[in-house]
Amino acid sequence: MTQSHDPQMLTKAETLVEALPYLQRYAGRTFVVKYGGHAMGDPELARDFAEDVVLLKAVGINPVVVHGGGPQIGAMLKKLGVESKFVDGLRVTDKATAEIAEMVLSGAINKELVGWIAGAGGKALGISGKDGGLVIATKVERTTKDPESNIEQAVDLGFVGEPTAVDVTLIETASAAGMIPVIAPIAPGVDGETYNINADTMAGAIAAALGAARLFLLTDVAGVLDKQGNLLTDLTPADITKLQDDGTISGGMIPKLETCIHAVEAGCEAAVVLDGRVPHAMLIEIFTSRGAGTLIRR
Ligand SMILES: Nc1ncnc2c1ncn2[C@@H]1O[C@H](COP(=O)(O)OP(=O)(O)O)[C@@H](O)[C@H]1O
Ligand SMILES: CC(=O)N[C@@H](CCC(=O)OP(=O)(O)O)C(=O)O
Repeated sequence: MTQSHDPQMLTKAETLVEALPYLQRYAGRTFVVKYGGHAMGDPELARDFAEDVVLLKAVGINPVVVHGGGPQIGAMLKKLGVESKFVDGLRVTDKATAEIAEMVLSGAINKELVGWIAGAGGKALGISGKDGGLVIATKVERTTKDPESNIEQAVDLGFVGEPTAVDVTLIETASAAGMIPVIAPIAPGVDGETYNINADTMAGAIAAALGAARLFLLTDVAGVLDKQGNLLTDLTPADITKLQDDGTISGGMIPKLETCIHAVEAGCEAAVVLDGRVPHAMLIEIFTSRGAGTLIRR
């Protein structure tokens, strides 16, 4: 008896075969994925994202998720009548704001993501930088130029921190036990206070400490674009400095790419800025020769 030939099945098989060298290359390696607050608003994308992460784990890669939640913190602050101000993309965080940020990030969002991953058949461990001595944060110092006098002045961002010590024992233990760590960007300082950390910065520090094969930053653009709006597929830290100097990159893309530079200079093999609005963008980037987004390496 002959079987009828289904061209769609063949395409699917070819896609799996195309993935083989990547599966072999990345088995046993660690990928850190930063999942931003904007992408979480769409349940379909959240489900796709959870499936991607569970698929990575199923094929022997160790995914570590660091999530944001800026829009959700903003919405909660608004509900409670607390005003929010940003300096260089960082939320000025007083004591009340730090409490709300922790509640939204470590509570609501973290557990929602754990739920999505469970729904996709994975075992997620929801933690923050506070758990297992994962991160110690140091207060971020910033200065701004006074427009009238042109003199640099210190601005107090309150409880905004950056990771200055990372102990990856808990992440590695959980990963080895078959779990997917899901990390909220909140950490204690040596002073025992709670610090609010930009999620990109948190992901970069964790990727560097883990010596991750990749740091994926999922965002709301196709990747880093040139002045004509074309996608730049490969960048080095030197290229990024040029793009910053000639004004090609601005706004939130500046701290994002600074995070990428820091991560690749401190032990992560490469960082990728990727379009989180595209379903399964991560799988396309990892398992096909086409790639997606912008790859940053030394
Ligand atoms: N050259 C550039 N290429 C792509 N995006 C850029 C560029 N310059 C500035 N941006 C801005 O950076 C934004 C991404 O940073 P951000 O809003 O902080 O992302 P997220 O909230 O996902 O962390 C883009 O939406 C875009 O508006
Ligand atoms: C200090 C600081 O700005 N912290 C961020 C933490 C969340 C975050 O970074 O979330 P996204 O990735 O969704 O923007 C904040 O309070 O919004």
